[in-house]
Amino acid sequence: MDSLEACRDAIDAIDTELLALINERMAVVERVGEIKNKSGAPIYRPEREKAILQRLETLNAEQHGLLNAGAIEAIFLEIFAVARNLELPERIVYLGPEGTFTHQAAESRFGAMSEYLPMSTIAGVFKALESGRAKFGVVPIESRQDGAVGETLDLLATSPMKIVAELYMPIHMTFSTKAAHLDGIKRIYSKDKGFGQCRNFLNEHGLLNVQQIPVESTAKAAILASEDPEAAAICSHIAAKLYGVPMMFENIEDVHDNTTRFIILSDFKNAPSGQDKTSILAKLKKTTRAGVLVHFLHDFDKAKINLSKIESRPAKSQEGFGYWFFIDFYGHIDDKNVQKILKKHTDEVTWLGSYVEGEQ
Ligand SMILES: C=C(O[C@@H]1C=C(C(=O)O)C=C[C@H]1O)C(=O)O
Repeated sequence: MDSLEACRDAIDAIDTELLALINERMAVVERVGEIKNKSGAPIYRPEREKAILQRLETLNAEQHGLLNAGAIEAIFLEIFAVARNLELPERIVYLGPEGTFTHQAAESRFGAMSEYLPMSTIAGVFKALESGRAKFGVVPIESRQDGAVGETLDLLATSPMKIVAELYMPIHMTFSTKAAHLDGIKRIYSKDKGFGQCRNFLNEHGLLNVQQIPVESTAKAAILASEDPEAAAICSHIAAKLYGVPMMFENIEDVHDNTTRFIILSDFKNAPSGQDKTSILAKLKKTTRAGVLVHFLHDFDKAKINLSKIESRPAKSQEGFGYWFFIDFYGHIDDKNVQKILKKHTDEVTWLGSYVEGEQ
């Protein structure tokens, strides 16, 4: 195969086979969809998708394939997304508008075929899910640099929606503006976290005294900057491009491995995968009394359950100042040792979801 033409003929022949195989796969998927729809089982099965990817990555390594794990994931995540849409068309609601990092996170999991519905607030995402306007919701829950997204935690505490998946995404910010020079900038728009993540950049460029206007999202910031030549936006690459705001500086975040953790919300319970995390809300009684939290955590220690996170929030419904604890740990709600703890604290613990641990 030395000529370009011969190579292209070979590629065409392979693509013909690939197309037939993918269609064959989709026919099986349609059958899976029928079985699930009959029994009311959930269409999206993140733990099954994870197992497929792991099997293929091992196979690929054994065969010394040219693809790396990231490439296998990119190709197959798109196949899964198309497959799920064949089983049942999916609508995904996310913290918009178009071009937010959350949009990017949603697309990375649900692919190009799904229907997307942007909401301007995190509360709007929860409402759309609760009213059945969408099957899945995507919202940020914490950033490595800036900590928890309080609104998401507070809504999780009161909503019946559950976390069905998590994903980590690196966040890169741009400083985008229609102004020709920094001196011409009178205001900067971003999401509150956006300012927090780029403090050093703002300081180094003498911008700390320029008015900072927090808005609902970095994409909204890009829209506002596109309409105002005296404004700049701290926003994603995608938002700057989408709304036509020239990027003056890129990768302006203080910490270059800044990552945000997103969660996918829906209304079902995942089956255990063997690599799960579980999120709970513990409304411990009398938290100000010595030892209450320690005793609670001691139960996890005794059951050999590792925690991955604990976050306290002021309680919303208690008289006086109380605290709620959002706790993530390794394991699934159906695991015996987890059940034992949860049974002991039934009136204090709300289960928020068990899901395949995301890769960081
Ligand atoms: C086909 C299924 O449904 C979905 C699609 C998958 C696929 O394309 O392989 C895997 C898991 C599910 O998210 C299944 O559950 O097996």
